[in-house]
Formats: sequence, C-alpha cells, structure tokens
Amino acid sequence: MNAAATNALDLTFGRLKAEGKTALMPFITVGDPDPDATVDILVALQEAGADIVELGVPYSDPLADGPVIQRASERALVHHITIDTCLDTARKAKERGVTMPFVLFTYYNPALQIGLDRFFSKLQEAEISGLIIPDLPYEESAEVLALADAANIRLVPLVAPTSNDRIARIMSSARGFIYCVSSVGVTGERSSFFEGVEQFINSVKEQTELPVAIGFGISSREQVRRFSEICDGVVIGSAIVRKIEESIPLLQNPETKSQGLLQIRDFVAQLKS
Ligand SMILES: O=P(O)(O)OC[C@@H](O)[C@@H](O)c1c[nH]c2ccccc12
Repeated sequence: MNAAATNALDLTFGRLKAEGKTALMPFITVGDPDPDATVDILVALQEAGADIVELGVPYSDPLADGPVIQRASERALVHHITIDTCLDTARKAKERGVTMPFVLFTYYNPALQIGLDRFFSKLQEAEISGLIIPDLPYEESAEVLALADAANIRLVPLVAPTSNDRIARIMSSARGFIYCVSSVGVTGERSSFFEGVEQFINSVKEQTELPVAIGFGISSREQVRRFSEICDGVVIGSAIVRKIEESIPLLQNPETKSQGLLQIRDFVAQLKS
C-alpha cells in the first residue's frame, strides 16, 4: 500500500474517532435529478453535517439496488451520466467548498469499459478517496486492489453476514473502512434488521483495526443513534434519495430551488442530531 500518502478518508475517520463521533455517510446518485443539482445537493449535505459521501454512478442494471435508488438511476441516466460526468460533478463540488471525502460507488462494468488503468488515473486526478464496487468478482479483486493502492484510493469491501471464514478473507485485503451490510437483499428503508446484526458488527470489529460502517435500511434518527453507538460510520442511501425525489419539483424551479435544498439539508441535519 502507498503508506506514505495521506488519504482524506483515513484523516476524516481519524479525526472523528479522536472526537468520539460517528461518521454520517450519505449515499446519493450522481445526476439525480441533474448534474448541477447534484453539486448543490453536495453543498447542502456538507452544511447539514455529513462527513463522507458515497457518490453513486447511475447504472442501468443495478442488481443490489432497491426501487428508490433504481428510480434515481433512471432519472440520472436521462442525462447520459458517465463516470467522467460523476468525476466532473465531484470537482465542481470541491470548487464550491465541499471538503468531505468522496467514495465513488460504481458497478464493475463501467470501470472495465474505461479500462482499469485509465479509470484509476481519472479517479486519482479527481481526488476520489475511496471506491466501492459491489459486484467486483473475487478473482479480479487482487488486480483492482493493486491499482487502487497505487493510486492512493481505498478499495472498501462490502461485508454481509456470512460465515466467519469468508469475513476473515475479506478483511485481509480491506482498505479504508469495512462496509457492513445490515441485512440481506436490496437497498431500501427497513423498520427492523436481522436479529444478529449487533453480533455481526462486533465480530467484524474484532477482526479489523479499520473503521467499521453499517448501511442498508437505515432511515431514521433512532436507527442512526442505535448504530452510532457501535459503529464508526452510518451510511444512509434510500432515505436521502427519497427526500431528493420528493424535492424535485422545488429543485427544478429556479424560484423554489433554495427551498428544495433546504428541505434536503434539514432532513439530513435531523438524522445527525
Ligand atoms: O439505501 P440504503 O438502504 O440506505 O443503503 C445504502 C446504500 O443505498 C448504498 O450504500 C448503496 C447503493 N447501492 C448499493 C449496492 C450495494 C450495496 C450498497 C449500496
């Protein structure tokens, strides 16, 4: 690993740990409802107190995504969003004063289409700190990991409640943080989690020095509080994407845009409080 280079993701988790805080980590789909709005939304998320953002690259065949994020992908794809558009959006947000580290979230195929070498140099150029590829085949992960390490980008694994052997194997090549998936199935808000979720998180924590985040189905302040007590980060996707969806009529009218952004900001701020 590129041990000498600093990485914004590591720095943020380190700072929060020292402050005894848990990272609030929104997931949004880039280009939903359009790329300019995504820049505004990123500014609003930072104002609301978000610490790290997962930037979802919209994809036409999002296997692991539930209906809310699928609809966001459909809205975004109308604008022909590519990885380049996503990186451009990230750059524009940085120009607007966004300092939160970005974790790019993409399915494997778009990365392969660009070519892995070019893909990583583009990410590095855009100062992307972390990367999640939910459908990365295990057989190809060593090559991807080597390229990510060379580019100083943390390749973050998703860990589902499976056997301990498998978890141990995933841990050995994990970077940045461990993303624990709270439940099996697709993304989306849930009112309850599988019973052993705390035990699962604890067993992951015992096997790593890296920060441990949880995601899948977290949508309320009570749930954020519950998981903040045991995790270093909490990912919230569908609940925020749904709030963006509800705000679209406001966002698309120049006279009410700021009201729409305020609605999103307030929603995220109350999750954090
Ligand atoms: O939407 P939820 O239930 O809050 O879960 C987070 C999730 O959206 C985000 O991390 C994500 C989006 N697409 C995914 C695919 C696989 C795993 C995780 C994801």
